[in-house]
Order: sequence, then C-alpha cells, then structure tokens
Amino acid sequence: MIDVSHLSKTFQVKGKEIHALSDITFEVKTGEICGLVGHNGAGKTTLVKILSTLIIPDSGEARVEGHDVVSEANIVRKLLGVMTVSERAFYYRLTGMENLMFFASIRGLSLGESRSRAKELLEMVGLLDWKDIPYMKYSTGMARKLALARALITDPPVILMDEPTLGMDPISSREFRRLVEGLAKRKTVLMTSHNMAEVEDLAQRVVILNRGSVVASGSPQELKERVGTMKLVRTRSPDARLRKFVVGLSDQYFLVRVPEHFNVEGDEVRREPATLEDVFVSLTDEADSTTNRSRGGGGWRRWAS
Ligand SMILES: Nc1ncnc2c1ncn2[C@@H]1O[C@H](COP(=O)(O)OP(=O)(O)OP(=O)(O)O)[C@@H](O)[C@H]1O
Repeated sequence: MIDVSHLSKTFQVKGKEIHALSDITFEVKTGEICGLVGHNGAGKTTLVKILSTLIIPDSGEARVEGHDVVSEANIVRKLLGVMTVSERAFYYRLTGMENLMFFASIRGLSLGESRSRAKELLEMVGLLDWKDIPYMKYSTGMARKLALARALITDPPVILMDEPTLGMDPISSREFRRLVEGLAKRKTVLMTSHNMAEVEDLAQRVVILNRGSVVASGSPQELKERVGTMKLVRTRSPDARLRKFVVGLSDQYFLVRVPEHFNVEGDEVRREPATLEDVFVSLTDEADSTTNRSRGGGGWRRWAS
C-alpha cells in the first residue's frame, strides 16, 4: 500500500522556486495498479523519487506499507522494487543472467540463491533463452523486461515504475503490460506513463498531475464519466482556449475534439464518449516545454548499484 498525504516539494533553481509538488494526497491499495500521469514537468518523477527515498519532501508525508519514506527509509527500500528508464542501470558487457545475479548478491542473496532467483525471474519475464547474451545486445523491450526482473529480485510488495514502456514497440509493450498485470494481483504498483491507452488498459486507479497538483483521481471509468461526451467540430479559427483540443487539419479547417459543454463555432462532425486521453487533455494545461529536462539524474544510480 502507498499512502501520500499533503506532500510538497520545491526546488530552488538560480534563486527561483519551482513547486514540483504542491499538497499531493492519494493512496494506492494492495493489488492495485495506479497510473500517474501528467505533462512533462508535472512532478511525476519527483514523486517517484520521494517514494523511492532518493529525495526528501519539504512537507507532508508518504508511507509505503505503513512506513514513512523519510524516517524509515531503510525499511522502505526493502519493501520496494524500482524500475526506471535509465540506460545506465545495467552492466553492458555482462549477460542478463550475470547482471541479475550481481544485483541479487548486493541485495544479500548467496551465490546459489542469486543463481536460482535470477533464473526464475528470467523465465518469468520470458528472457531465459537470452540469459547468456550480453546486455548490450538486448533490444529496448528485453532491457525493460530485465529491469522488471531486477525490481522483483527480493519479491517486494510494492513496485514503482517510471515510464516502463517508453520506446517499446506495441507488441513488446502489450506483452510487458500482461506481465505487470499478472504481478499486480499480489502487489501494489505505481507507474508513471505518457501513454493514456496503456494506463487505461492497466490501471484500476489514475492520478492526474498538473503543475505539481492532483487535478483528478479515480478509476479510468469514473474519470471518463466525469468528462462525458466529446464532440468533434470543424472550425475555421480555434481561439487560444481551444488550442490544446486540436486533433487535426482538413482543408481550411481545424478539427477540435472538445467536451460537450464547450461552445465552438463550426460544423459538428460526430460525438463519442470521452477516452482517458480526452480526460487528460480536458483537465490539464498545455505542456510547458521549458520544464522538459534531460532524464536519468544521478539519484537513480543508487538503485542501479
Ligand atoms: N533536481 C531538480 N532540481 C531542480 N528542479 C527540478 C529537479 N527535479 C525536478 N525539477 C523540476 O521540478 C518539476 C517537476 O519535474 P519532474 O521531473 O518531477 O516532472 P515529470 O512529471 O516527471 O516530467 P517528465 O514527464 O518530463 O519526466 C520540473 O519543473 C522540473 O524542472
């Protein structure tokens, strides 16, 4: 179980305050997959880093299986499996098997235990045939599966995944989702993602972050019902308010997909129930490109070694 209560975190950059998280509250129950979504810079990674005990919040509280991530950080680390997109997470020249055995041994397993656990996990994620191949030969999908296997070494009750399927092809990411789904029955899973279809497919609970605040949370169904029906309208001149709803261009017209209650001048093309992507677009501001920093900061390396 993950319990986040009134959590805030501010960074100082060149004398300027960046409110990465402001008064965040939500919970994820055991057996649930929670999708954490938000634009670039919305605060997702900051939240995952706080839960992973890598950075400390300014105020509020976060608990993993009832343990405080700040005062009981050592206990929390043992309860977590963390999967990130960091390319530096594995040793390139070592095989999948050797990598997993290495990480198992630093988690305190004996050589024999490390070998059998590594084999068990490689089988589980479908990489047994690749166990003796160096990591540098792995495809993106295989590398992600190995990262999932590593997160599971100690069979932790809580799994945190930061954009786990980034860069994966549709078939690999579907396979990956089924793996996570199988796991999640016994665990608590929090994953960040920019892929709304993936979140809709996997998550029982969705938390939408906008500029560091929770703008909505609930099941995908609840959130979709909240937005209701969307209408597709052909219009000549979408004003600034409509910019984020533009889904295409046709001849001299813009196609905008807006919630039913929006007044838009133009011809209505069709109406459809809202998808999770519609919910996201409706409830969040446009992405702020200035917050799109490079990823994989030093903090994650603590999990990689
Ligand atoms: N170490 C840091 N120092 C200064 N500012 C930071 C730091 N980490 C994050 N931020 C800022 O905090 C805000 C939230 O960043 P965060 O990485 O949590 O967003 P995100 O939702 O994960 O974004 P993305 O989808 O691009 O990964 C951004 O404005 C970011 O620039």
